[in-house]
Amino acid sequence: MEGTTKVLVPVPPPDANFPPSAAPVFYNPEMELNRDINVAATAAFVERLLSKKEIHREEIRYVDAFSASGIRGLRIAGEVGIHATMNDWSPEAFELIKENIKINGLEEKAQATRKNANVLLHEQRFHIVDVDPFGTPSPYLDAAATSAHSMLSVTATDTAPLCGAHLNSGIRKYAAVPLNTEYHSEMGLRVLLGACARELAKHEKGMLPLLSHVTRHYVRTYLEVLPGTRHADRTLKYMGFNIHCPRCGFRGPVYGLAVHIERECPACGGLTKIAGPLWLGPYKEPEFCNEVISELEAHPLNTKDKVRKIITFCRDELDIPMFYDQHVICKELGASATGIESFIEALRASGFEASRTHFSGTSFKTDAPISEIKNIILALSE
Ligand SMILES: C[S@@+](CC[C@H](N)C(=O)[O-])C[C@H]1O[C@@H](n2cnc3c(N)ncnc32)[C@H](O)[C@@H]1O
Ligand SMILES: [Zn+2]
Repeated sequence: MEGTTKVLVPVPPPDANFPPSAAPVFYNPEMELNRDINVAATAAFVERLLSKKEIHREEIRYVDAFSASGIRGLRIAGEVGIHATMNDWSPEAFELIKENIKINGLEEKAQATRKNANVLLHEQRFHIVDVDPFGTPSPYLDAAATSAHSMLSVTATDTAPLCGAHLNSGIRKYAAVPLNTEYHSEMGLRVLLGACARELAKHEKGMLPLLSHVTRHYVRTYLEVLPGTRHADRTLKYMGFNIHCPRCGFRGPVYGLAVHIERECPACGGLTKIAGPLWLGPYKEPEFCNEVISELEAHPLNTKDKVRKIITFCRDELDIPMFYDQHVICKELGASATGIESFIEALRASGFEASRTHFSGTSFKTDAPISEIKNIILALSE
């Protein structure tokens, strides 16, 4: 049982020691938190669609293109009340999805299909397209961008290629050069967002990121799709590169796809490294985060408190590239770390904007230059 949805899943024998991906049909109970966020975020987006008064709830179509047991789509049909198509090319999954639709009495609101996700997404348009595959979504982004009319939700669990740990794999999958730094989780998110922006632009659509979060190996984003060349062109203005100086820790964005980049670090003169093209724009909309938090009250979710905490962090974090890690800078300076809250207070007291982030407990964002950040850390550790 997740939310108010019952789901039959393959139960591994007690002595089995295999990961969910090795089961005949995939089901990972650890992902309940992410599916709870999906219910609240999709519900919030549906309310936005309904407020335009151009469509009725029952007419809104959602596709769970990689459905396995059907759990995502079942929850959307049952707990959000829109029509869901659950697709999986595996015959075992297809049979299980049909059974799960019956068990939940969702025959009117849900349907199962057994196709290659790319075929289905090229054949049919959906208001909301959810791409939650194993590993990388990159082979499906073109079809998903074609199909998505209003919202595109994408999961990536291939964090090593996204974050620069597997450099060449990342370049092949996302046509972007990542950089493995302490802020690799934000780098991965921005590589993924950049890839989505370019795929949507091909289909003359723009995007507005509503909510994005990185929790361990799970990168997830909810993008409002904005049809039209004007939106597509505007979206691409947020693409660019990130320069990073390994010597002093300077980092900074360079906007544009055709750019001239000085190789010298503006802070210390060291040789910088370049990552990109990346999405450099906002990755969440605070108002949408509030709407998701309000939806939590309307849905009986098992992980509600954790969801509220993550979304509140996302809402309140400064939405500029890239975060810093307090402990990394302290170590470099040989300084002792104060509590992250008092450090952020000190940055603010010096006239800078600063916030914690959802990426990690020791991370922070600020518009302070690296030299000022270091001065404040040193002053605090005296
Ligand atoms: C990670 S699981 C999906 C998990 C599911 N979204 C959930 O929340 O539990 C990936 C599923 O995608 C299916 N699959 C993989 N490639 C596919 C493709 N090209 N077309 C359709 N289904 C595919 C697999 O059979 C597998 O069941
Ligand atoms: Zn430098």
